[in-house]
Amino acid sequence: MAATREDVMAALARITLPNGTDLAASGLVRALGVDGGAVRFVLEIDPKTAEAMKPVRDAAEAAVAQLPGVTSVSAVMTAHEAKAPPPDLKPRKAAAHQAGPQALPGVATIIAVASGKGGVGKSTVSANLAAALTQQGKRVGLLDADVYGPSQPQMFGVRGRPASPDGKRILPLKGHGVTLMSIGFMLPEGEAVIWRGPMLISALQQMLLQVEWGELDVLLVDLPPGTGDVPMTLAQKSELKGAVIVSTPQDIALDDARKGVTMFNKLNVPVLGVIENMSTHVCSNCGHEEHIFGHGGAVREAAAMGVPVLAEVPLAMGVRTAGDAGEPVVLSAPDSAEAQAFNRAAKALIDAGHV
Ligand SMILES: Nc1ncnc2c1ncn2[C@@H]1O[C@H](COP(=O)(O)OP(=O)(O)OP(=O)(O)O)[C@@H](O)[C@H]1O
Repeated sequence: MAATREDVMAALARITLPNGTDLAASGLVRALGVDGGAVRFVLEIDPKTAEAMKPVRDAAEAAVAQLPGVTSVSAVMTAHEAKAPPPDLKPRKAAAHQAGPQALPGVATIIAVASGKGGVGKSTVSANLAAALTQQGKRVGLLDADVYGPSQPQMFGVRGRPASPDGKRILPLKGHGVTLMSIGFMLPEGEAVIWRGPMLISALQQMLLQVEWGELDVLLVDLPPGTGDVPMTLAQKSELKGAVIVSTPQDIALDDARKGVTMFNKLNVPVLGVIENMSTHVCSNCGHEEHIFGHGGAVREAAAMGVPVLAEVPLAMGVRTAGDAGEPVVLSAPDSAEAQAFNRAAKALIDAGHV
């Protein structure tokens, strides 16, 4: 059995720092990644304590190495000043932006997950699609660019601040095997983002370009709803393979989805497919099926637009509770109808050669 993040933190809690606190509680452990038997983390220390911390690092590595299932441990000490800035995501002037689409080193494909309207489940779909693609053997990153309501830290149960060894490069976090970056990791909990226009664009570019994504088969980008600056910038500044549009079957959501498709068409970004979310509701007590938001609308709309329907995801309590609990339903209830729907969407993207 592989060790979990909790096992690693429990082992680190047994290590005592020179000042008497335990390492897990000290807040120095950052960017903890557990990938099968490989464990890596960063100790973010004040350089003045570097010598004193070396034995702590060695003890931490030794303690984690002893956990059952752990095959390798890498603990890296960062050495920036105690007051060194966190990753520099401050808004910059638009003039500083680089022109033209850029490839991300090591990232084979970038796919946006978009919706015309808020609240249709775009973040839930992004999280489950990421988890499903990972389950199907792909190396997946997820950039939560929903600057108005970043929810991926919650959906993956990942907290903390990504480490930045030099104040520029940002080391992403990992959750359920997915490499994760979210504007939510950079903000004090509960704080709203009030950036606008050029600031948003700058934040997005920095998250794309400064994060060390590593080798990925696909980077999914969970966009904010609508057709604002962020989707436009992503389409213009990155080599975007295409967009997946999420909609409920409701007419109003479909109207907005159509606007999203029109925007991507104008930007010459192919729409790879539509996911109809909150499709049929099956009563968990009696099995009765209801179409709370209507039925088949997204399928009709997709046919009219000439794009495939990747999946119809039922409206199911388990989808929400799994998201709230920090483990996408694809992982927490893999046999459920809703998990199967997400798996079908992931497979459709792979079969079509998009990932
Ligand atoms: N298929 C589903 N069944 C049940 N609940 C769902 C389903 N999809 C999403 N939800 C729930 O609906 C709410 C909104 O979902 P989510 O945050 O993913 O939407 P969103 O489109 O990303 O919203 P926004 O971009 O406006 O923040 C969440 O509470 C989520 O758990």
